[in-house]
Amino acid sequence: MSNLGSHALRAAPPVASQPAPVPRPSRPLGRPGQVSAAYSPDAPDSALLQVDGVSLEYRTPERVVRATHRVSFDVHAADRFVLLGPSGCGKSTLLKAVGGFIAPVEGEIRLDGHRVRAPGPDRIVVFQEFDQLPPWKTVKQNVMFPLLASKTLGRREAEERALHYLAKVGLDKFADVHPHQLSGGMKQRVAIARALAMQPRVLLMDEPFAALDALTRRKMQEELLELWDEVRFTLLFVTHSIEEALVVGNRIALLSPHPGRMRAEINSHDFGLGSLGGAEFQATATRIHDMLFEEEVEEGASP
Ligand SMILES: Nc1ncnc2c1ncn2[C@@H]1O[C@H](COP(=O)(O)OP(=O)(O)OP(=O)(O)O)[C@@H](O)[C@H]1O
Repeated sequence: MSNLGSHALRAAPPVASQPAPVPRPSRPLGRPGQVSAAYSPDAPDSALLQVDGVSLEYRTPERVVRATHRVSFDVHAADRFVLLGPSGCGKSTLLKAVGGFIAPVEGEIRLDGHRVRAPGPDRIVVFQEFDQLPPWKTVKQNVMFPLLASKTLGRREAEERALHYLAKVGLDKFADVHPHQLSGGMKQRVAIARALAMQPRVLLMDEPFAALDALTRRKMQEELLELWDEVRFTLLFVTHSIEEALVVGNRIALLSPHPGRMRAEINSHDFGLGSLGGAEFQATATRIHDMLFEEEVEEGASP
């Protein structure tokens, strides 16, 4: 795994909703095979997850905030699909919508061809916060809990599965300790084991390593990739770090600043931890950065 450098991107300040006819843009980044303008509106319906023209809004008594505007992308089985964009572009909101916690005001989200209408055990979220594990439960009980609460498994099978996934994240020896006895990275490993134990159709991760120190973050990226090699889960991963996106993802959706729109889709199959520091990796990171920077300048320049 790798740690991440931090091409942290900053967005323009939030503005109110501004619906406009923006049909599925995508923008080539250059080199064939490395980075491509990839959004394909005519792609076959074989995708596991389809986000189709999705606009998301928050309504407060004072105003309506449009978080994303007509965003479309497809995620295929075993993809490591990354949502990358500046702060406030709606990445977390998109993840919440895929999770079924927020309904689109426009467009729809489909999982296995069925419209997502509510949360379900087929979509499990791992958050950034370390306090996502109930502190009164042991590590093993934490991992077992969703399996039991959703009646996915009986107690014995749930325990077996919990230990299986704890072993996968290297924490089987910590099964009987409580979360406060663990480091931040270990807590995130428990959260990942708990999510994978549910064997979701899609694992949703919202900046899961952002609160970790740089070395631990790199290590966690590495472990996530190793885990993916073993389990081949489907991942939808949110980050605002370009390097993390290139390392973790095989495909990256680049979102423009608030409200988030699809700016480009980038093929990052060829990059991994070993690419860090390499010329191609750096050039791609720079091009992504420039695209986002350009957008911000354009936005800032407009009245
Ligand atoms: N509960 C809320 N009520 C009103 N507006 C909200 C709410 N949550 C988010 N927003 C707004 O929606 C927009 C998208 O927020 P979101 O958190 O999805 O962005 P993000 O890309 O995940 O940002 P970050 O990288 O900083 O987490 C922002 O303008 C934000 O201010």
